[in-house]
Amino acid sequence: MIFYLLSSMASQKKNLQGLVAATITPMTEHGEINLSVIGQYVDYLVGKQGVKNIFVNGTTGEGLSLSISERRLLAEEWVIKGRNKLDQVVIHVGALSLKESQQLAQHAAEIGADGIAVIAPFFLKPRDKGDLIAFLREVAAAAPALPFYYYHIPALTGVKIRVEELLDGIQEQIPTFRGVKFSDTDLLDFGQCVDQYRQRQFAFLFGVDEQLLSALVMGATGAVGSTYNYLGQKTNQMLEAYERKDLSSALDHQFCIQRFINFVVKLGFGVSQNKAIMTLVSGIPMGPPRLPLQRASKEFIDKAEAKLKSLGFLSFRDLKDGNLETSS
Ligand SMILES: CC(=O)N[C@H](C=O)[C@@H](O)[C@H](O)[C@H](O)CO
Ligand SMILES: CC(=O)C(=O)O
Repeated sequence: MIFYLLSSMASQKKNLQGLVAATITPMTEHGEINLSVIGQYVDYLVGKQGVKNIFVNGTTGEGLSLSISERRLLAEEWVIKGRNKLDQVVIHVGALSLKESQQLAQHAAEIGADGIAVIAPFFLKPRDKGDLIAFLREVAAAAPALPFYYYHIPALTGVKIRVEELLDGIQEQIPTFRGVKFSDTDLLDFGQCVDQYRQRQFAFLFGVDEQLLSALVMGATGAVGSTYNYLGQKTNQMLEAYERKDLSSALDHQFCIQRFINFVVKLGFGVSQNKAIMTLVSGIPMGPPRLPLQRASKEFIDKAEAKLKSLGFLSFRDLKDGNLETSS
């Protein structure tokens, strides 16, 4: 009985859908988290990018490089500043320690987040589906009223258990399970998740921004990604074109996004570079990344800026604040 009550509570809010920006964690020049720009950041996402959902403390947010107390402070600030502005705030609570993950899950519930997500523990790893489900179940149980999402990112965790296999029977083990954030290029696995489990109304959130159109064709119900911080508007145009079945425009938008991502990938693209690009495009200072990551180079920033301009992602007006970061 309690089970049904709790899982129906978890489904009150409408499904997570559309674009979800994986938030960057702003830092000061001294490498401390910088909560002071989060209000501005929310307004920027909603007003300039048309993005109304966020995924906090994930890969892009350097979540695993932060202390537990920093993660709590950030989660709280995002929830507070997002109130009445954002549709949903999902907090990534994955950690190597089950205890820490549970504490973060409970905290997310206390502050009124809309959902939690968890990656597979990646140092001492689950050997198989059973191990992974057992871990995820214990985390989810610490926040029994919150929608729970599994965050699949095998290239970073090294845990390659197929999601299609994981979803088989998952709601019996994890009653709050609501979907998956799928950050991998295996469209066979992704497609089979949709094919076999869509009647359960799960959220199938794709996480490879440069390939989103292919995932939409496979049935993605939304997308979580780093580039929606600054290419959200363009990606929304692609979603709208797809929605009205104008595949040729949707493809033009996807190719335009690919031209940018392909360009930066060739220069070396990661969390640091993403931080620098967001500073450039939004004018909000994201600051440096935390070690072991190093700041993006001046050369990278200059080249990315020229490319953004040539593709029309950066207008003269956007540059007026010019918070350009340089390498030290
Ligand atoms: C590894 C990684 O950070 N993946 C992000 C989300 O999962 C994506 O948003 C990528 O940053 C993006 O697709 C560019 O490759
Ligand atoms: C991209 C993404 O979802 C993350 O940064 O966690």
